Amino acid sequence: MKMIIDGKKVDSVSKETFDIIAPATGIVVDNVPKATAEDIEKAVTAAVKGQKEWEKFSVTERADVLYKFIDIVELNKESLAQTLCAENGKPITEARAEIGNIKIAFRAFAEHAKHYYGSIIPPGTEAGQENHIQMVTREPIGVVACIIPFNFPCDLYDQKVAPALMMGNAAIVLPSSDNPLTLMRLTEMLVEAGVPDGAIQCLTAPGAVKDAAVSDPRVHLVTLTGSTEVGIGTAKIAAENLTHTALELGGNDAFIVLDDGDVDLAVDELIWARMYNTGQVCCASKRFLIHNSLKDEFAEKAVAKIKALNYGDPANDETQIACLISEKAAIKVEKEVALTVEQGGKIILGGKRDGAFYEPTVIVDVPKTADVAKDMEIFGPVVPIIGFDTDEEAIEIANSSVFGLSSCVFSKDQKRAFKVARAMEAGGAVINGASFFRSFEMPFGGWKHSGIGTEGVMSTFDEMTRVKTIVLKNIID
Ligand SMILES: NC(=O)c1ccc[n+]([C@@H]2O[C@H](COP(=O)([O-])OP(=O)(O)OC[C@H]3O[C@@H](n4cnc5c(N)ncnc54)[C@H](O)[C@@H]3O)[C@@H](O)[C@H]2O)c1
Ligand SMILES: O=C[C@H](O)CS(=O)(=O)O
Repeated sequence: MKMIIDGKKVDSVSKETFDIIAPATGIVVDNVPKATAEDIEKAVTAAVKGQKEWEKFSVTERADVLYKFIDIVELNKESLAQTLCAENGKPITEARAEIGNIKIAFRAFAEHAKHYYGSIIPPGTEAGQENHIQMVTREPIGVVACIIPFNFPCDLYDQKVAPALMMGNAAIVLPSSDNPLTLMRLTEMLVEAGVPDGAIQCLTAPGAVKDAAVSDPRVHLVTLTGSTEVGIGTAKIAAENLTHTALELGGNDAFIVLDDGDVDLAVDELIWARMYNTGQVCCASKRFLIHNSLKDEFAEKAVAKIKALNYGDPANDETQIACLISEKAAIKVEKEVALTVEQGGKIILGGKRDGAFYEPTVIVDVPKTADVAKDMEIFGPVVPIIGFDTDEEAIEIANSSVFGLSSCVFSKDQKRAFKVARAMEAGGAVINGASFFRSFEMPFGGWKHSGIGTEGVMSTFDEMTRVKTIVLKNIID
């Protein structure tokens, strides 16, 4: 496939390409241009021009273009899902669900934009200001670089591109080099729907080359979802130009079951929490803190439920757990599990790797001092179980992490659960459900090393606009 720069399908100036490999089979799905800093420079130049054109569209005209895009996506939804499944290795049912989300998210941002009003500070609300009206408006921020991770490329495209465009900005999409194909196709569809040249672009640049967009002073916002390490590096570069950043980063969410928690419900939720997308979810529950009186029952029931899942070929309609994004990612998980075992854990299910496939794994007796109990984010289908005795101890373990993305607690006593939820140092806390809860509407974002800012229909427009106050001086006699 080709990149989209200034409305055209193009190669890299270097003419170099790289292969996109299906992780399940090792087969090359396609190849894409290897963008250079010069390509990014061209894209930013086109974005500056395209943004000026696009901001002239009224909000309803922009919404109409996005609705046309949704129609094109719907006509192509099965082939988009097949591309996503192949390049990502996620089960086809999950790929279909992610493509299905595009219309939900794009509609929501389009409709909310129509009701995203400014405000007026009336005359006389402050002594000495009786004759003036102050109009507080929201203006496009300008050029937005959208850096997207591999795990939910379409959901995160929705979270970034729809609000960027609805606010009259130009969006430069920089997908993960592991799986850019679906996003390249979506970008082609936005161009076909009528987004002007330069206002939506997609470049396939290796990680470090993306810094050329971050450091370009003509880029006004970098919205990045990815690892904490990359997020911090990006924030440092952006600081040179005081470029705005919105950072949605890694997590190691605690899943707490108190001594009165419903174990069957918790085990049901664990499947969603830890096995969806083969464990590659930012707000997956990644540390299972189970009261010592329940941990054996929890482990036993978890093993039974996980064993019943269909594990294998992502293209098969029956598959529930498939491979990781690459063999490299699976080797990383293998090493992290080995470290957890070295630190005291015992594997009671799984623990084996085959290429990019890593078996769903349950590890018991993990001490609260182990790396996985604190700051080691395992991005795969691994359930480390850590015991505790009191609510206070569970909270202490949960908060001992540098991360603070989301969290959850199970208890039949709502007041007790609410107290624990409030004590979590995290951007979210779910009561009697997994930490993996992300609607498009809610503001989603992490505390501590899990990020800066929030994303969602309720909050992204604030990040993607600049405030301007227009004063009608002495308009009132
Ligand atoms: N908080 C959230 O909303 C959220 C959502 C999804 C994933 N994540 C996190 O993302 C991570 C997994 O995704 P990943 O492996 O794709 O992350 P990653 O950090 O390796 O890559 C994310 C994106 O950043 C790009 N990148 C890499 N180096 C860069 C650099 N030097 N400058 C600019 N961009 C660069 C990558 O090419 C990719 O597009 C996990 O830590 C996960 O928790 C967070
Ligand atoms: O990986 C974390 C993502 O935020 C999940 S979602 O696709 O946005 O819900």
